Amino acid sequence: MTFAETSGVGTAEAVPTPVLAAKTRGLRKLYRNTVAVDHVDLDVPEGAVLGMLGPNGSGKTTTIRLLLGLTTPTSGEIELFGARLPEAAAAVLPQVGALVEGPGFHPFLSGRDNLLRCAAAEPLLASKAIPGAVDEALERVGLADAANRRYRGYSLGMKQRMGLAAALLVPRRFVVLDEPTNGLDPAGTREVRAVIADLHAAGTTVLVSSHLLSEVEATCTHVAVLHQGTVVAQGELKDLLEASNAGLLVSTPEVTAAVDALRDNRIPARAVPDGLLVDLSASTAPEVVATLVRADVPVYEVRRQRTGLEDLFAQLTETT
Ligand SMILES: Nc1ncnc2c1ncn2[C@@H]1O[C@H](COP(=O)(O)OP(=O)(O)OP(=O)(O)O)[C@@H](O)[C@H]1O
Repeated sequence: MTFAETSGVGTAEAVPTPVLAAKTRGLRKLYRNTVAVDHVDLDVPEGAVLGMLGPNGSGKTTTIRLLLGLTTPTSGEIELFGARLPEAAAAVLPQVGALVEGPGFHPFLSGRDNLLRCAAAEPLLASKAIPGAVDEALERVGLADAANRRYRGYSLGMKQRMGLAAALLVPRRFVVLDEPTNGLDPAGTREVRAVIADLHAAGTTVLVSSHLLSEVEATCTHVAVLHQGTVVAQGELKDLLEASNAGLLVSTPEVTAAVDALRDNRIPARAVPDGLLVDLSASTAPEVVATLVRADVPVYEVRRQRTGLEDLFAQLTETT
């Protein structure tokens, strides 16, 4: 049933298309002879926390830099909130907060003074609101106590937090974080996760790149997997995990009889420590259960094997 049918509005208004915070089509970036990204069609739905995953050199940072207008595409289209870059850059980029590699902070200024300089360059921040915004951002990333120390003496983790604080100086519609937990200890990592969760709860769209698959699984609603400069899978995390689940675990004391009965019906299965693992690529869970019941095999438990994002990631990126 469509939106139009359920709401009673005319079909002319039809099904609502989801608003995209960011959209790219046919994005390509060449550095001399190196193809950094190619054919990148990325959708970042508004309100999502999208994890961008990919091995080293797969094009994550290049895609992020293109989205932020920090580099120009060789070809292809980029839209932020429906507005085309580079034409709409001045209008939309102030609504986008970013943590990207190598933020340019001044080594001899304190953390607070650096952020005061960043805040002064924010078009959406009134002068009188600057000191409060800086203190709030420092507090949010756990740097309030070190705010008056020189940036030069900060640890890698503290420098990373400074970048995050700069991204959070004003309320943003869209926050883009390139490897935000790089250099952070477990406590810092938890704090970054909490910041992402707060942003998500406030309705902010977040794009976060990470090589920590478990982290993406824990913090993201959506995922895009990059491999050799192109997007090889994207969508809601739960859908991608579902699609990667090809196995059914069956618990039974009669493993041999069960495997034989399934193989007689051309359903591949093999014994595993807790029973048998059935390959679902050519059948469905109800068919498997019905086959076993017809063969008088006692079935104690049936559950889907969860492969986890790590397995999905390996499946998608190990084929070259
Ligand atoms: N400024 C540049 N000049 C030349 N080549 C570049 C430049 N930036 C990126 N590349 C190349 O483009 C490809 C994609 O790099 P990119 O940094 O986007 O990948 P990544 O997925 O972010 O990698 P990592 O996880 O290692 O940061 C790589 O082959 C890289 O060497």
